Amino acid sequence: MASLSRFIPEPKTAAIVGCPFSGGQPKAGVDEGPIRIVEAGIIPQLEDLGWKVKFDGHHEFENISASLTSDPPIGKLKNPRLVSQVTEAVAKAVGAHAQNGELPVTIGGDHSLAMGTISGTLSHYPNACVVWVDAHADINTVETTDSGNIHGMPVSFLLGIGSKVPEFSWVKPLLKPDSIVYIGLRDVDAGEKQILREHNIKAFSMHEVDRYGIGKVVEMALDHVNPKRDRPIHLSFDVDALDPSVAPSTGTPVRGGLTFREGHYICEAVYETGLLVALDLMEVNPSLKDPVDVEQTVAVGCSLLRSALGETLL
Ligand SMILES: NC(=[NH2+])NCCC[C@H](N)C(=O)O
Ligand SMILES: [Mn+2]
Ligand SMILES: [Mn+2]
Repeated sequence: MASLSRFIPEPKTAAIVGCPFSGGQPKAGVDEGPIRIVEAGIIPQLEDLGWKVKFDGHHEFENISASLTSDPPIGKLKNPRLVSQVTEAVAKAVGAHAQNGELPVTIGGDHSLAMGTISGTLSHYPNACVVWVDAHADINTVETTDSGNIHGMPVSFLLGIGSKVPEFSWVKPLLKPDSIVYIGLRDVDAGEKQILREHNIKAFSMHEVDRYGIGKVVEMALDHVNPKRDRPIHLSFDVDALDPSVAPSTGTPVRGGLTFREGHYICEAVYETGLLVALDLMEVNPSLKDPVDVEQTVAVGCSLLRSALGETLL
């Protein structure tokens, strides 16, 4: 595997960024996701794949929440100051790991965290592209969001579309619409569909996965954001991209999702490019289902991470 990860120097080091955070959405428990995934043994599992793994404990966001005496909505946006400060801290952590030549593996927590992870990646790799695997587009703006849950909005902040919220002024619009590609979409709000069209953002929904098969879809997705296969890749994987029969324990499950193999294939194919520089696994919520479903979801989360970091079938 040594030669495969072009941007990460030897010894290949992965830095686990554990983010027990749920403020981007209303359901308790998603903050337990990273704790369960580490408890399930992700660190020795990655070490078995030949990685040096750094982990100095989960992030503690308590001091941020404690410092906010109140955090009233801004427009419809819920917990805006909390989400902004937490994701800014994550951006700094991810950016520092990238700077150190390490591959940050951010485990959520809700998907608002990607505002931080992708900002961190782009601070060190301005030319990076994003592969966003999700049932949802998470591209609502201040104008289009219905729920006000910021986990449904990080992409619009990264692109700099929609009206600006001063509390989020640290987020630089460093992502270009042609530098992100989606795979797995099937629950996209009307306003989001319009944004995707208007900005010409490439998306492969489950319809395309059915039509072309996952192999072709990943190839087309990479051809779009990375035609010469020379740009660093940030893979942001929302576990709800998988079908709820495969990953039941998540806050916004949507039927008709990726199979176990389709999800893993995406991770394997991205790893094979040798261009992966950052990885997110988001929205594992261990409190939503019975223990068997939770264990299954946590185990799938671990195996997606292993696939993205070089586990092969043979
Ligand atoms: N990261 C997620 N699971 N996002 C779900 C977003 C759902 C919906 N589109 C919203 O904006 O509220
Ligand atoms: Mn989602
Ligand atoms: Mn998401």
